[in-house]
Amino acid sequence: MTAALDVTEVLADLPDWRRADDPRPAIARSLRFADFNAAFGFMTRVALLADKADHHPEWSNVYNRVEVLLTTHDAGGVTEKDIAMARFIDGAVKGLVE
Ligand SMILES: C[C@H](O)[C@H](O)[C@H]1CNC2=NC(N)=NC(=O)C2=N1
Repeated sequence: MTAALDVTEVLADLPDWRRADDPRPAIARSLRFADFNAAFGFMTRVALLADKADHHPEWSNVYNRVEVLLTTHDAGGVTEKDIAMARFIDGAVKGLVE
């Protein structure tokens, strides 16, 4: 069981992320892409990683916008798995989002 981390410390290294507006310890990022195609292409890339990592985001998509929330259900908080996925997302969207 991976240990839950201190969200404040996690966010110190993830400047594009914020504490999620959620009763659980979680981090969030709002993404706006050029269009739906770009947004869904991003979601497809993350989905493939999520399935491979067995670690899945909680997210929503409206046209060119994607809201992402990361937390580890098994740990009841934010873990290294969430940090790794956040870093993957940051890399995947570089140059693609406003
Ligand atoms: C059995 C358990 O649901 C699986 O090991 C995975 C699936 N994807 C998951 N995703 C997230 N965010 N947290 C989990 O604890 C998690 N567990």
